[in-house]
Amino acid sequence: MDLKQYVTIVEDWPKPGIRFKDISTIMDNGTVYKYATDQIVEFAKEVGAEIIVGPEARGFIIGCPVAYALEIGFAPVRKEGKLPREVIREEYGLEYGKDVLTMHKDAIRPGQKVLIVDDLLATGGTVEASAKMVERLGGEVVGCAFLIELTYLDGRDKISQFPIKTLVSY
Ligand SMILES: O=P(O)(O)OC[C@H]1O[C@H](OP(=O)(O)OP(=O)(O)O)[C@H](O)[C@@H]1O
Ligand SMILES: Nc1ncnc2[nH]cnc12
Repeated sequence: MDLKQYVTIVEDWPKPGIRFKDISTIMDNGTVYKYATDQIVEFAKEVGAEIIVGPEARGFIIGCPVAYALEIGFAPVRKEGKLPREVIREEYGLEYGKDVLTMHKDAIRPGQKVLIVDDLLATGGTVEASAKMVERLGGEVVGCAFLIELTYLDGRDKISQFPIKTLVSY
């Protein structure tokens, strides 16, 4: 299946000059959504993931079905002020702004093998901040998986120490 034909490109959103890659046209088609999820599930098995970590909000959409399929847990990375218990935080930049990400302090067990899953790798700021928090909590990042990679932003340079899986490239 050519997943690229299901990605919708929206010009000048959320800011002028950004070509937004919209995955809602993958998710709203059950066959396509399952096909994309299954490929990340296979990668998660290869790298021996014991828990999935996914950043808000689109990382939940892709990461949760992977965790469900493997009967493993899912730990959310959330924007500041959203998680109710004690958190650790990392500042990060992305293609169209900057922000703060957080994780619960007890989200990951020491030594636990973590696959970070998100819809899209752009500058790599989000996944880099997520990986830093996983490592600060004592987890081992065994890979990072994305539906889409924007290769022209060189995000993979920020996570070159980890195995990387992407399904569609621009
Ligand atoms: O590689 P980066 O430059 O960090 O960009 C990629 C991130 O940007 C988007 O999330 P966004 O922060 O827009 O949040 P959303 O999923 O809540 O829309 C996307 O879902 C990734 O998480
Ligand atoms: N161009 C883009 N399209 C969709 N999500 C993004 N996140 C960061 N850059 C993006």
